[in-house]
Amino acid sequence: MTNVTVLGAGAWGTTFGQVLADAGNDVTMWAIEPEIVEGIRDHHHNGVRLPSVEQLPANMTATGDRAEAVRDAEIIVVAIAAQAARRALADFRDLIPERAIVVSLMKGIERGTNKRMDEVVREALDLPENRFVAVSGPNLSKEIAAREPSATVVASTNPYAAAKVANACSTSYFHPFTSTDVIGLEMCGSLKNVVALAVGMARGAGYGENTAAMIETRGLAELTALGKAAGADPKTFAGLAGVGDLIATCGSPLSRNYTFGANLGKGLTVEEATRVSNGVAEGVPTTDAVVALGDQLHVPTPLAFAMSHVLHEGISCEQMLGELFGTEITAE
Ligand SMILES: NC(=O)C1=CN([C@@H]2O[C@H](COP(=O)(O)OP(=O)(O)OC[C@H]3O[C@@H](n4cnc5c(N)ncnc54)[C@H](OP(=O)(O)O)[C@@H]3O)[C@@H](O)[C@H]2O)C=CC1
Ligand SMILES: O=C(CO)COP(=O)(O)O
Repeated sequence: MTNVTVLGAGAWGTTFGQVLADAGNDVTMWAIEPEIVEGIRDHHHNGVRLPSVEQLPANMTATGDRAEAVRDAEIIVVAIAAQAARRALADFRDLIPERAIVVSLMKGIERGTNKRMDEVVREALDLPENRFVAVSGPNLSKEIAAREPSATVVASTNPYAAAKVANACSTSYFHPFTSTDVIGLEMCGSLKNVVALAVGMARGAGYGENTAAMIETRGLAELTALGKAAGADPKTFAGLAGVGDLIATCGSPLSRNYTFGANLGKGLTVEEATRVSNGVAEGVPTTDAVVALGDQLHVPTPLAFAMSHVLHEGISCEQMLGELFGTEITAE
């Protein structure tokens, strides 16, 4: 049994907290909103972010106090909206126990710096590489909250840290695999959200399987090229965190990114789609960061580029698809 703290009681943070509790750990959730803290602590329920779970496990509690949240933690899991992570973690910098392992569940690239979440977390907490772990895979929170069978990838350059976290989140319905490719994991999880926006948009506009498959496959090529240039192991892109997560996210209305895109495809503006989104759609701010990262690493990112025109200039789905390939015929 391990003391684990989860920072951020959103849909995935709370679901992962339940996985950790089901695996036998003592879990403390930290959240800012008193309503969420009281709900989890006093009623074992997160009615704001995860209402589908009526009763969270008894070995799961919550606090709004930062120092109390992390004081005894051996593993600290970060599940905060990516663009808010650096600021939120700054308040924990001097509170994290010296030997605690820090795990990121986040899937995004920071706008402005173009940094991955492993970089943001380590910088914000002044954390050595051997205490950082990333978790990413086809993990739609609502399905895992219902304890449907699923798998994920736990990556760290420190195999001991990856094994410790994998053991801590292993249950009969949630199977972790380990990896050493942190960069690959981060790139897959972040970039597939941009692809899901585009697939969702095509679906919302009424297009079928061929169009979805076209965007997914070209999106996979784009995220593989960018990931390789960033230092990822190409094998990661063919695994659960790569093509696996792409399939889950691009194929499900449970995905906030897919749904955001679908709403754009149906004619909603970015503001309207943001208003009705059921949680953070990380692909929206990450799109600009992917374009900037592509420029930085000299890798073409036509899909992210076209999606940035959708988000900033309001171009239609047809125009977005038209921008993907240009007019020149090339080898695949
Ligand atoms: N949902 C899913 O299926 C999966 C999500 N992920 C990733 O996990 C991350 C979190 O997702 P999820 O929990 O679903 O998102 P939600 O939108 O449900 O929750 C976002 C969380 O971020 C917190 N937050 C936002 N801004 C701040 C801030 N300034 N300071 C502190 N906390 C803040 C929110 O707190 P508050 O409630 O107080 O606003 C909330 O806990 C994302 O990067 C997502 O891509 C990964 C795999 C699966
Ligand atoms: O990352 C996810 C599934 O693996 C969740 O996707 P959304 O953030 O789009 O809901």
